[in-house]
Amino acid sequence: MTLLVEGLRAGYGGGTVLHGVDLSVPEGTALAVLGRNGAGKTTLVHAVCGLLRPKAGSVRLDGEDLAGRPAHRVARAGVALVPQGRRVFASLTVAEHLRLTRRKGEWTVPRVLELLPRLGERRRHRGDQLSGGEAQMLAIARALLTQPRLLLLDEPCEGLAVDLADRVRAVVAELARGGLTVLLVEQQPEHALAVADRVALLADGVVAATHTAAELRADPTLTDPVLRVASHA
Ligand SMILES: Nc1ncnc2c1ncn2[C@@H]1O[C@H](COP(=O)(O)OP(=O)(O)OP(=O)(O)O)[C@@H](O)[C@H]1O
Repeated sequence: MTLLVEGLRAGYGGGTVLHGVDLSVPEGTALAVLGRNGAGKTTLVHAVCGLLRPKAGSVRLDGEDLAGRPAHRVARAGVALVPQGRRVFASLTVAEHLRLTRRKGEWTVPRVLELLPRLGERRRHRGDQLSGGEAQMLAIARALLTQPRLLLLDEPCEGLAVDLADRVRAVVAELARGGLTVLLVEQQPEHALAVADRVALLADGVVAATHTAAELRADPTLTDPVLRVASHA
């Protein structure tokens, strides 16, 4: 599924955070959106998946404009969000989470557990007994069981220990290689590069530039105009 966002304006109440975002994620590729704290990254993924109603602009999935549709309609069209902060239910076990989320399709519980074996070992553990990394794996598993064609991930490695963050990024990279379209929000360029084909730099409510992963590897200073202040904070 190809995502094409044009002129997207969104915000809260009278305030506008996104002032006309343009980006595209061709089918089977991964785009990372990089920006400082408060740049509007979460606002962007929420506007794409229908949790926030855009003020203007279009969000096209394979040509169909879903801007302004409620989140459940966007989900039905094949969009899943792995939200920032993971949001697993404290009192439900891993197995219950998986059972509740499951929709018919190519992603089955056994297939998800093959990708994320740690969850299989933790099947009987409740949400509040999981480590941060395990909760993140569970959030990804739940998203996959909705049979997405576009996967949105909001800082999936935030707060994780290095080895777990590496594992989560490896899983996301594997999903992208497997043909899923991925839009990923990140703060660290090196994390984005572990997964993405292209990187969009979000600043002042617009995409200031988009670079291929190869361009960014060759010249890491390309992110400076957008991230420099944050890295010195
Ligand atoms: N529910 C809300 N109501 C009002 N303002 C909000 C709300 N959520 C976010 N904002 C504001 O919108 C701006 C963008 O926030 P957003 O969460 O999209 O940024 P972000 O790039 O995801 O930041 P972070 O990296 O810290 O998660 C910020 O100024 C924030 O304070």
